[in-house]
Amino acid sequence: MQTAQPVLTARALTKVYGSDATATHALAGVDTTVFAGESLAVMGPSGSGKTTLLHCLAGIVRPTSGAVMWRGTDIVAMRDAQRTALRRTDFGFVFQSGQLLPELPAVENAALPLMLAGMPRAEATARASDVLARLGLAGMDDRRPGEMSGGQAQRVAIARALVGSPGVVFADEPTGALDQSTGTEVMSILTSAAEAAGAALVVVTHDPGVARWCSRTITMRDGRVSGEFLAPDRSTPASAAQTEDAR
Ligand SMILES: Nc1ncnc2c1ncn2[C@@H]1O[C@H](COP(=O)(O)OP(=O)(O)OP(=O)(O)O)[C@@H](O)[C@H]1O
Repeated sequence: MQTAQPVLTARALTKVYGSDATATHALAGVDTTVFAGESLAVMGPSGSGKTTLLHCLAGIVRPTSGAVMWRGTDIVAMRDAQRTALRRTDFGFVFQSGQLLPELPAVENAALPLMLAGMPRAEATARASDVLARLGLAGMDDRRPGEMSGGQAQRVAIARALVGSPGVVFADEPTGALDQSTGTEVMSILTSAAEAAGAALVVVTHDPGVARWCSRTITMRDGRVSGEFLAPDRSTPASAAQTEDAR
């Protein structure tokens, strides 16, 4: 069941790119809440504002108006340096691909957020090594991303997102570069690892098969939230009935 405690709340979010004749209203008034421990999928057609919403919630993009409340503080009103620090300590990120540094071994890629936050290298890599092992990558600390499969590289990215014990992990099309069975495996690991770490998860996806792993789905259309679906059973992917609905 979804925990009722809200951790991240967007209020009346708008985002306009450009101005006048070239203006794009990417977000046209979004109110949404991410609850502690839940996994929330954001679906919708191309251009409906999914990535812009994720970036506004994560403090990567500043909305044109509205507020994003994180544990009682509006991150929109923060200074840039404060927001950057918060992103490092409180949020984790998983993207489609290409997010790992090719010259670094897996353990250093995974340890990066801790080292950027000032943790000594030995301690950071020891912690990262533990997280990699929990994600099924024991013995692969020294492999570089180019020496791993796509699914293994995404697990390193998940380890990096979780290594700092964030409150929320944001994932934008985390399986977009993977084949279907590897994508399923990565979603299984991402949702279970986030839940075990006590982190909420926000996943932007086009794929109903990915959304099925999440406890709740919101749909977007033309910069607004147009619908919401709850997974009937949190412990397993949502039922086939919901899959058919989503299609
Ligand atoms: N940096 C930008 N500058 C100008 N327009 C942008 C920018 N980023 C996004 N847009 C526009 O804002 C709208 C919403 O884009 P967004 O990427 O949030 O949608 P999306 O639902 O994630 O799309 P997709 O599924 O194709 O990734 C689109 O019309 C897009 O062209």
